[in-house]
Amino acid sequence: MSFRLEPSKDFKKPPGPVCLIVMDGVGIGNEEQYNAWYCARTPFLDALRSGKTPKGSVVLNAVVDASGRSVGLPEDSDMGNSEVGHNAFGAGRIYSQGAKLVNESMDSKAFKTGETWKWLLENCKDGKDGTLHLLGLWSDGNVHSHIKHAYALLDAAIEEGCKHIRFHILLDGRDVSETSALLYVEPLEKHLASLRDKGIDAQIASGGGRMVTTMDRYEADWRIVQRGWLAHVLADTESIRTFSSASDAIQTFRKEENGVIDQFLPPFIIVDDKRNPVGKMKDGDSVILFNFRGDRAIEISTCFDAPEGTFRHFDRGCMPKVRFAGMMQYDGESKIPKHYIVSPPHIERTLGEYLVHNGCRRLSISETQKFGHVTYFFNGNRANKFDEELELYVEVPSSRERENTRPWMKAAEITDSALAAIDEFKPDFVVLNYANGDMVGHTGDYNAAVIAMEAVDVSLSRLVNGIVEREGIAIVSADHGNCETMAEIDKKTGKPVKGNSPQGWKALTSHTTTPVPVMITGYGIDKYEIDETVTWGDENRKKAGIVNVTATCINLLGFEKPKEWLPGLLKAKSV
Ligand SMILES: O=C(O)[C@H](O)COP(=O)(O)O
Ligand SMILES: [Mn+2]
Ligand SMILES: [Mn+2]
Repeated sequence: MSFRLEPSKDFKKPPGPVCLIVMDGVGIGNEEQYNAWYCARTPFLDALRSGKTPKGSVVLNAVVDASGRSVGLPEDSDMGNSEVGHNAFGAGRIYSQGAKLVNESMDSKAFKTGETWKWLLENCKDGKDGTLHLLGLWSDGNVHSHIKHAYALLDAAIEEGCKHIRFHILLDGRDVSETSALLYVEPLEKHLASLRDKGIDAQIASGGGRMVTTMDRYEADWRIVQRGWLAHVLADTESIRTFSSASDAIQTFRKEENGVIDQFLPPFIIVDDKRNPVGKMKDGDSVILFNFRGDRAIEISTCFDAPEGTFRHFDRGCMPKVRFAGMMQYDGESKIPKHYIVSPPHIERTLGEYLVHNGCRRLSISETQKFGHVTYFFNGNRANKFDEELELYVEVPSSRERENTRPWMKAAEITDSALAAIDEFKPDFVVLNYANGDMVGHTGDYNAAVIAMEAVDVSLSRLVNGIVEREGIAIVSADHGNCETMAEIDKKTGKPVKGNSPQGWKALTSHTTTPVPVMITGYGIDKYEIDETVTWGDENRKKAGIVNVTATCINLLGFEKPKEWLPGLLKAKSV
């Protein structure tokens, strides 16, 4: 099938670039005190929402879905996330996402007939005494992983006669309630104890909070991955603290550091009565990383897969010869990891690919924490460029400090670099991500989240005005909600749940199912209007989704949308 796009009958390309600006984690929530956007002073965003920029340009406004089935997740109650959001922005149609594909494989047990499963289990059954290690994010957040998948793997391994099993659990508090670790860990400890009673040697061996242990992304800080390696693989009790159980570790850390939330709990190793680690990995073991999402799984996968002499990020020490597989292949193009249990969605014919085939220049830009979102996720989970000449990918280095201590993050620097790159590289299309609403939202720090939104507003006003001055078009949207809901809300009363935050509520650190804005302004926009009949496919809800933004971009670039994409949000005004 050709990539050639037909010129549009209704839309005309502006002289300047068409720019998709993603405010990460900024939904349109309730007008309440826990909504950091609503409570922040954001005069520019207010103007966009009211239909005119402060300089008088027309703004077209829509509110669209960014969660559940509209982005390929199993249920409408599933909150959105950056992977599915940027996949949707990039692909223009809805793909069954990792969460859904893994659910199906686990439910039907289809994975048990796959080569990878058999290869892993060879080490651990029929007289071989290799241990099966299950490593991953231990919650039901369903963004990176789900405990039900790990339980399914455990059951399947036992069914096949595997006798030695170890869990290496990363504590969440980011996609689920901020101090919920024990809700997931205690049942696991009980279950493993009951297995031990039946003669199966199953235990938790190590763990740690996900933001300081193992789950770094986009190479922001390899020390995080190294800590995980020391805890899970080498069981290095010199550098990592030891405990008799995971729940003991969690409770002790909480006592020692008042107010610490799960994502930041330090790494730990479980030891036996003689103070020996119970789950140090050894030659002939097998390891499964049961996270299905790639961004925070790629680095640790590389640690297992990279041959001797090719790995330069830290000293892997005396590395055991293990068989390693991921739940999915996280980057199909770079083949990371080499072995995987469930095949990932094959996302193709994305906006990025169409652009280069039609001679359009593209700029992707963000700071480190979201850099892969506008490249890897936007390109359908492939990190490499489609075309070296036509594409420019700019990463502004993120700070390694906690985001609530500097909620402005790199918004100003991203804006500077974007405007400079627009002038020098002259892109036809730009995709840019401001990380603030999301990254600060995840800390649960409400006051910082308010400042985050104010920082986004100031940068946005400079960027959007700059785009309009250059006779381009700005499409300002978001990939999912987060900072518009900074408190856990009681489903029955609709009010915040009481808790320990300075505001008196229980902080909400996760994303939400809140719809997001689409605000379009710039060259020639007054000739178009929102097509209210456009939806993402669910007739009952009669709402469009972020997936409809892709065709909007290609239309504004003067092309008819490709057949396989869902329709764009705009139509020419009838005269
Ligand atoms: O990885 C994270 O930081 C969170 O689990 C999800 O946030 P993101 O989907 O916005 O990256
Ligand atoms: Mn996001
Ligand atoms: Mn997020």
